[in-house]
Amino acid sequence: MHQANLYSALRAAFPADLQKTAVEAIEPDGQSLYYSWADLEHGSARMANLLASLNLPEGSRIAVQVEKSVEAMMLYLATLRSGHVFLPLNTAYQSAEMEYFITNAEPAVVVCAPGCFGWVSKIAFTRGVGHVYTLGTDRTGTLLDRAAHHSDEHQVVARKADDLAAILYTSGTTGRSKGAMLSHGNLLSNAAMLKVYWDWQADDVLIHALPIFHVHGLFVAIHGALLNGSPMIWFAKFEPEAVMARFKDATVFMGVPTLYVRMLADARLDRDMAAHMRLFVSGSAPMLIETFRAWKTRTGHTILERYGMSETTMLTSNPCKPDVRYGNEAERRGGTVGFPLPGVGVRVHGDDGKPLAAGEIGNIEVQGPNVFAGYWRMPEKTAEEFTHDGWFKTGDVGMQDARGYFTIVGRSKDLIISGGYNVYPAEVEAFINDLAGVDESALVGVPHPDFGEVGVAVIVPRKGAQVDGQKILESLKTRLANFKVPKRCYVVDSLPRNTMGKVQKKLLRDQYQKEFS
Ligand SMILES: Nc1ncnc2c1ncn2[C@@H]1O[C@H](COP(=O)(O)OP(=O)(O)OP(=O)(O)O)[C@@H](O)[C@H]1O
Repeated sequence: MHQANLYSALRAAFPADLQKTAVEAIEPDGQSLYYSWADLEHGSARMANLLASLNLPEGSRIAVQVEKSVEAMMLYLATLRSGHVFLPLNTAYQSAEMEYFITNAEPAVVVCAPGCFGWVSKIAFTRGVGHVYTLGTDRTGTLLDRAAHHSDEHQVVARKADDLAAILYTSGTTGRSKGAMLSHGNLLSNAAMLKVYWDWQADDVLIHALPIFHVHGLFVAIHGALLNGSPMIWFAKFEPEAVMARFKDATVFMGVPTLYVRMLADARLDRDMAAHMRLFVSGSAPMLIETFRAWKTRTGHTILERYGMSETTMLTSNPCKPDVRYGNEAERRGGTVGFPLPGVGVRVHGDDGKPLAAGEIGNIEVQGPNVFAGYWRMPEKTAEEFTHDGWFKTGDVGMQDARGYFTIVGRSKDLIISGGYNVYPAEVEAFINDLAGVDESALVGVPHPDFGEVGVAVIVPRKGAQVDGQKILESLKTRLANFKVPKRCYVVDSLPRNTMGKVQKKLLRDQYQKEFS
């Protein structure tokens, strides 16, 4: 299909009455600001016309490092409709990181927060970027000033399904950031399939409280709502109390596990509060089974956990309704990431490249219309990450059980090989988390003169609990094979996490690197 611009597909799903509310944005003072569907269409048209006026080459990168706002979402839509490539950047990135991304991606336009214009524009102009605009959270900045002079009518630029729509830099929890190139076809196929698999309803209302520089908030959440013509209640930042207060007006919530943990910490969370909700989705990082169970007990809702990544968008999901492919199975099972999504191939292979049987742990490999076109300007790296028969190696280690459910047990880079034996961090962490007084834990591998590598456990105690690292190790010795038992155990206040709630194991590994040298 020549006209495969993702924006056209989203636009086609807007309700007939464009004056209806598309986004209710909750301002910092708690007041609501309402954006209609017409506002999204016209606001993004103005920005698309501004981009068109710059006469950029087709497929130019538009790098965006701004705080979350509805206008920032419009800029994403404007980039799609003008046929350019959206490049969202985490607002936490500092100058060394921005220098890397700008040098690597060579954007034609950079949009940054007004307060960052000084240093960002310096980097950008030195690297030959032609245009630097600002966009503030309070609807200020040169981007909006300039866009205001442009027409609010814009003809969507035709794109083919394999034309690039976005580049998402992986956050680099396992190494240097790589730009995953996602096409209009990748994004649309995934969004259209999730609309069906998650059973989006005509009266759904999404609470959007995730950042929009990442696959979860930008693609899964925004595409989900727009492709269903569903309004969003939009929070620039996640505040448990404010978000929970709106459960009564919404039906769908998407979060990373830490958001659920924070809501559970509020004693007011109960069945009544969540009665109007239809679906709670979790992903981006593994959800502890305790969190899954506690949510069910407190709210009556079974969280739907799904699994995906920047390179592929969504891959597997627990069922939302009975899945005919798996004997009409409808159970959402905690600790698993569910079934392969329709149209997505997910398989488990051993290091020798051979398929593994149900229950055997190996490398998760995937294939489908959602799988990215490769890493930006890294053809060798891209080639390395695909198997000979064209499947993408996710770098995740896991298994599929006899009923078809997938479980992730870790990432291949986090796998610890101790004295020749494989230690899967997720397995050991699950045992540690079950011990009295433990809230959560992380197991990392560090160099060891005899074993090559050994596990070091880092443990966060429950509030008020006294936990002794030595005692933890002793209890593990009675439950686990010796090669799996960590050699040291440290008790800390919290684990280092990135903004998506992922534990940054690289930082922990660096910290304990010299333990045995
Ligand atoms: N439900 C889930 N359970 C367990 N892990 C998950 C789940 N959802 C996502 N993940 C993990 O997140 C990864 C994808 O995250 P993302 O694409 O943001 O990369 P990253 O971790 O931020 O960066 P990098 O790939 O550089 O480490 C998956 O490969 C998987 O390890």
